Amino acid sequence: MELVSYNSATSTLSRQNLLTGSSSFSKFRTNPDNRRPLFPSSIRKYPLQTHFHVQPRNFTYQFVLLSVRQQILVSEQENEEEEDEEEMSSYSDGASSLLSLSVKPDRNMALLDDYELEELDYSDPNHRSGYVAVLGKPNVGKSTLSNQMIGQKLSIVTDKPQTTRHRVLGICSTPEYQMVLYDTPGVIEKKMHMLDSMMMKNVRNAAVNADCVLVLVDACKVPDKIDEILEEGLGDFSEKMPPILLVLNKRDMIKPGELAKKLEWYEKFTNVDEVIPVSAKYGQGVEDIKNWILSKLPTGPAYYPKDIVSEHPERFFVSEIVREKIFIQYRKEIPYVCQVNVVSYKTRPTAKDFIQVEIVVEKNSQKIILIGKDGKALKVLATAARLDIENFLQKKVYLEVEVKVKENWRQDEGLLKYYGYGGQIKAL
Ligand SMILES: Nc1nc2c(ncn2[C@@H]2O[C@H](COP(=O)(O)OP(=O)(O)OP(=O)(O)O)[C@@H](O)[C@H]2O)c(=O)[nH]1
Repeated sequence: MELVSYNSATSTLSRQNLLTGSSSFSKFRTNPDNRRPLFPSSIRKYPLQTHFHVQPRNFTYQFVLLSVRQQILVSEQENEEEEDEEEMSSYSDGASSLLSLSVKPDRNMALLDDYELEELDYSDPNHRSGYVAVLGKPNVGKSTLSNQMIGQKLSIVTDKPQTTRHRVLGICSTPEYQMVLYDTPGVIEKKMHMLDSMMMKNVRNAAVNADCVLVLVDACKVPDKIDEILEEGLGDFSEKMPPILLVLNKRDMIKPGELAKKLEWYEKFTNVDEVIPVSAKYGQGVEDIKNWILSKLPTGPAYYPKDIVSEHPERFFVSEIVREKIFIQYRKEIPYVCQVNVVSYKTRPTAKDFIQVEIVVEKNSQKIILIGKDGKALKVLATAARLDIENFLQKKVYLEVEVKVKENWRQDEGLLKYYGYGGQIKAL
């Protein structure tokens, strides 16, 4: 296996040029009152269990505790997956815990102390909370809408279809409610690779857990039935169907008369609870969506502390930032054959954080394109990614990018699970 490295820290390319056309990820934790650090280093420094004991009153503990509970729940509910995990562990470095994305945290968390009760708003009987699945075909604007609702960028957005691969869980909280959003990969009918099938399985898991479902359609396209999206997301409809809102997105792109006709069509020919036209890009109609969701969510305490906006670890966002830059910089099939893994993430008290990323492609010819003549293309990519990662983490980092060839990784079930497509990601 060939290996090419590039150290972006020494790059001299100009910041101005590299930022063109890219939008920045922001912090995954809000900090409205500056009470707590945005990125507690302890999240990265300690394994889950150590954390559990060492900092019982720390807010980070709260966040990690939920993850631990979630893991316990997973091990109880997904016994049948244990064999698969064993198989997967042959790929694992054994150092990281896995966090499941397919199980909701338990609402009846029995062991909460007073601090937790207060933090999760257990006291307010009118508080609402729940899970919302965002479904739709590729490129209809699911990630744009999720980012708008959360108020910051968590999912990557590009003009190319099928950019979202993992379910990205975003959390939107106010004192009165908490909406936990699953931004899902676009529903595709033609599954070319095992990667596609595994992504679709994750779409189903998201919808099965949801208290209500948003189905997005593109207002510019000819109206079309949404049965296959629902079937892919909700299975055979035999179970109780959650409330469904049809979101007619990109309303800014069509004339009002045309929009009215499309609204009428969807109201007549789809079996949904309501249709709302929006422009996710410009935030028009987003409040209407929130109000609809709120009317469907059950009363209950928050699932997560109110200043948490995602349960993904930092390394997940680092790999997503690199993937976004690949989508922006390369054409045709290249972005689709790339898998980005953070292989090492070391915080260093007296030096910049060290992050080592590998980009996996399927063929040597793809690697050559990715690297470019004299390594120039990879250099541009790594520098653009580093700038955005630094912006996201709010600190300087030393980023090392490698390109590797793993033939047919998109068909290799063990590898796909190791890369997180089995509904589990590395927790730290
Ligand atoms: N004009 C306009 N463009 C939009 C709107 N919403 C999204 N877009 C654009 O549509 C493209 C796709 O948006 P995404 O949010 O990545 O779509 P997605 O459904 O998450 O895509 P997948 O990852 O393929 O599933 C991007 O170029 C967005 O800027 C909108 O309301 N108006």
